[in-house]
Amino acid sequence: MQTLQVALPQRHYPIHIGPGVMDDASLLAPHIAGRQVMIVTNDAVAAWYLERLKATLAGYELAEVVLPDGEAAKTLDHVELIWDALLAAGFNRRATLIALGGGVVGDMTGFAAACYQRGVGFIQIPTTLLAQVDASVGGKTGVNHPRGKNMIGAFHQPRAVIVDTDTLATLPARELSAGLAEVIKYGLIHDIAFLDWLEVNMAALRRLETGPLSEAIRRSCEIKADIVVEDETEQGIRAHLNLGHTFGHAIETAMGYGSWLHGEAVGAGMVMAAGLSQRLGWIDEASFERVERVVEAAGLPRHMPSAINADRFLSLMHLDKKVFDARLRLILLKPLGQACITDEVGESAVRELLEGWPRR
Ligand SMILES: NC(=O)c1ccc[n+]([C@@H]2O[C@H](COP(=O)([O-])OP(=O)(O)OC[C@H]3O[C@@H](n4cnc5c(N)ncnc54)[C@H](O)[C@@H]3O)[C@@H](O)[C@H]2O)c1
Ligand SMILES: O=C(O)C(=O)C[C@@H](O)[C@H](O)[C@H](O)COP(=O)(O)O
Ligand SMILES: [Zn+2]
Repeated sequence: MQTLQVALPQRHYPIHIGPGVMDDASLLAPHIAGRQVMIVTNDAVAAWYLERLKATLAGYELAEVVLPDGEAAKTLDHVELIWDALLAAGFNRRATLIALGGGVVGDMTGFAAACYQRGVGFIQIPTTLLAQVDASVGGKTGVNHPRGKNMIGAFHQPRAVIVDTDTLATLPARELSAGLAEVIKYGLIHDIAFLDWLEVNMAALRRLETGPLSEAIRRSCEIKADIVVEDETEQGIRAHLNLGHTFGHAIETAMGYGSWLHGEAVGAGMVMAAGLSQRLGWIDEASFERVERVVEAAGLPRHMPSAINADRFLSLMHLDKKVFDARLRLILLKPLGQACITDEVGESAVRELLEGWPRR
């Protein structure tokens, strides 16, 4: 097992990474305030892991909420179900919520915890690669709105993150690829040596080889933790973690949540951001082609959906939470391996990119 710390100024919490860590009650116990524990999961993950986690938590006053699966279920209605269940169980301010699942379950559980009786503790047990390397760390919680992605939410940090790498054995290959998008993101924005390493190890990662997989998770969590510690509430550098997301969230919203996975939309969005960076002369053609190749090697799309025309795409991009004073603020590469945030890119340049971009 490896342990990292997210050392925020006011409080810090561990990320424990390793096989079987979900079965170790001693890793959970220090982060459970009272006796009341509610496990929040979805029907797909429950079938694999709920009984196992309940066995680890034997002795606590346990309750559970099993939500429907999928991005389309990341709604306020489903968070209300969690609050209903907490009240029905008589859970108080010392209750602890545990998110068992991917980023959808994690984001909703965190938001439910942020609001219940004005804030109770929660623990993340992420079971997708995407949630293990990104969504479970850093305290962004919330739900989608039909008009825009993650529009309702709060910052609420977990008490601990328990990354059981064994859970990836049951993850569908498409979901593994989606998680690799966020892993690639860390190389692109922050660590060119990690990008080099990913290019060499991509096939091994897709084969679920344990050594490379643990290293990819560890390094991703380390980079994310460092950025979150520097800028918890995204006043500055944390926005770099949004590379590809202004494009990606527009795709997810336009296509109806769930038809494109978040990681797929981010994969395509990162290639689009690289394309724009190249047009501005901030990265060269060879660097752009590296981004294309690594995204494709992860099994991710680089095209945009043919169903979205440039007008609709641009209007969805303007819903992005980084937009101020009606100006797009984009995360671009300058150079490869370093991100920058800019509001200097005119709408006409983005439109030109969108109009010329390969569609499918
Ligand atoms: N809070 C953050 O910082 C942050 C960061 C990145 C993404 N997100 C959010 O996370 C969400 C995407 O997360 P995701 O990719 O984990 O999607 P997800 O939560 O929908 O999980 C993907 C699929 O895998 C299934 N699954 C989960 N674990 C499994 C396992 N071990 N074995 C078999 N099946 C399993 C799920 O039931 C689901 O069908 C998006 O809503 C995105 O906005 C949040
Ligand atoms: O943690 C962050 O900060 C991120 O931006 C990580 C992203 O991968 C993640 O998808 C996040 O939920 C996007 O946040 P949003 O504020 O753009 O909705
Ligand atoms: Zn993301």
